[in-house]
Amino acid sequence: MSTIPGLQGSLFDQGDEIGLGPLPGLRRTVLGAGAWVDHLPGWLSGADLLFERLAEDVPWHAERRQMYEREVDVPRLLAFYGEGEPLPHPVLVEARAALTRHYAAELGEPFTTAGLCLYRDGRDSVAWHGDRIGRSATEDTMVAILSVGDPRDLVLRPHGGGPTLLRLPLGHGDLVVMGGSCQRTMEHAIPKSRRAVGPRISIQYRPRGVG
Ligand SMILES: O=C(O)CCC(=O)C(=O)O
Ligand SMILES: [Fe+2]
Repeated sequence: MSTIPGLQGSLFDQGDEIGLGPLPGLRRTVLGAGAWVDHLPGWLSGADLLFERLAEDVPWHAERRQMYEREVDVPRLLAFYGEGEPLPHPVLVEARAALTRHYAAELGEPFTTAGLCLYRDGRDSVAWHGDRIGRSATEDTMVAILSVGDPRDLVLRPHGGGPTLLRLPLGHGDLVVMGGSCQRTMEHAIPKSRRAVGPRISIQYRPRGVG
């Protein structure tokens, strides 16, 4: 079982072999305005084991940001791997290659960078935003997210506010891909949770120049 305090092994993921399943099981939800989300629960097996490896091996750092007059901690830990930088586990290289292959025709370019986030507990979160740095501010693109650890909800709503259009619990090897105009016309967030939740790591793959 897990050596990370707080991480509960999933009933569905007792395997200790880290590996990827086939991608054709992805299901697409069209949100409107050219935005869509693909979802494949349990793409990665051995997800609990990968969580432990990444929790220990990745050089996690806290970030600070300016909020009005104060500097505050960003409520999650981060690590970023730019194009060409070695990733912290071979299955992350495999996942990037599989995603690049699967979306080649639709995306027209490879996934290159990997941003990693560690949500230590339900108090860690990310507020409503679009990944709008660089080309994603003006062009359709994709952001693919592989999740390990305890599930946390990813929520999506129209840019600028409005009803929640989609809520997906993501953890234990689940894959989600936000595509089309999603980063411009929609916003996403990982809300804080008042339930007792263990830690989650998300791995976000993006093409070059998309932030
Ligand atoms: O943790 C997640 O799945 C989402 C993270 C995210 O939206 C971001 O880092 O831009
Ligand atoms: Fe994001």
